[in-house]
Amino acid sequence: MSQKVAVLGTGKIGEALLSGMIRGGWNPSDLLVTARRPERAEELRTRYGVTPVGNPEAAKSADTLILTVKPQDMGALVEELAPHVPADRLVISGAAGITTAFLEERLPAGVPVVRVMPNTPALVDEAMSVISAGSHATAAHIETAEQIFGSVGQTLRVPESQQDACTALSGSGPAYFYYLVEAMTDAGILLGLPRDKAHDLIVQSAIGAAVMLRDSGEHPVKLRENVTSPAGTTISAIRELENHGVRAALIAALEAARDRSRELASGNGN
Ligand SMILES: NC(=O)C1=CN([C@@H]2O[C@H](COP(=O)(O)OP(=O)(O)OC[C@H]3O[C@@H](n4cnc5c(N)ncnc54)[C@H](OP(=O)(O)O)[C@@H]3O)[C@@H](O)[C@H]2O)C=CC1
Ligand SMILES: O=C(O)[C@@H]1CCC=N1
Repeated sequence: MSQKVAVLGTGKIGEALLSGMIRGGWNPSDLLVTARRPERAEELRTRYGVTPVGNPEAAKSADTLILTVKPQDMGALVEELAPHVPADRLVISGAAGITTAFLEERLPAGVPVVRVMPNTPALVDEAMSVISAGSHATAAHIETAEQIFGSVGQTLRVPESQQDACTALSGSGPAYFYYLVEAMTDAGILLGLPRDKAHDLIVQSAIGAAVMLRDSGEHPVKLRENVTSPAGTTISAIRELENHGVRAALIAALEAARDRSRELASGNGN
């Protein structure tokens, strides 16, 4: 018998996951979705051939529930779901900050919970998803989460104590690279290049650098040294990055993201 999976709160990350699961071979007839707005539910049905249902029906019908609402909406969603979740359902949360304990306290006793932090490159099957087991989750539950999130990229098991740090690094990580590309494109314009050419130069440089980071087996320091010629252009730029404290800014930025993830643990966003 095929396993049914429901994505509850199918927004940006839920849709990225759903689309990747279908590309990865999941049958749309085994996938249920929930949405707050009827027009959004209809959009998902038309686009993917999946079945929109209400949250209680998803809890009753699917073997695995993937919760992808905002942390601030998680309390209300779980309150609505809890009376309908049988003890053998696997509940996977993809929300920043929300702990497995938060969900276990609100779901019927013994329901297995797994916490996952994916990222938006799920849309191109290049996600990084970090996975942690709650107190009732078995190896089989973790494998189910790996199978689902493995259909949109790489997965890594981490202790839950590292989830907030991983959220800062890989959950939010793509945004930092987009921010850099945006800033470097502005620099290209300052240097007199048309915006579209500056954009193309930076994007291809980013792709080349990313593939080398992944495939060359070299340390990032070595890769940077290979670009940095004596008395050349790159060291002039690096000196300015150091003068402006870019390394320290990145460390502080990721620390702030980690702290915000911890704050979101309460589920009310305050
Ligand atoms: N965006 C990202 O890069 C990543 C996000 N995440 C996590 O994923 C979660 C969602 O983020 P994101 O996709 O960006 O946010 P979105 O707002 O795009 O998605 C959340 C969706 O949940 C819907 N929703 C809210 N409450 C309910 C409910 N009770 N029943 C059904 N649907 C509901 C919202 O409806 P409506 O449209 O009406 O508001 C919305 O469509 C967050 O917890 C975030 O921490 C994790 C990794 C990366
Ligand atoms: O910004 C956020 O809170 C979410 C979680 C990780 C990426 N986006």
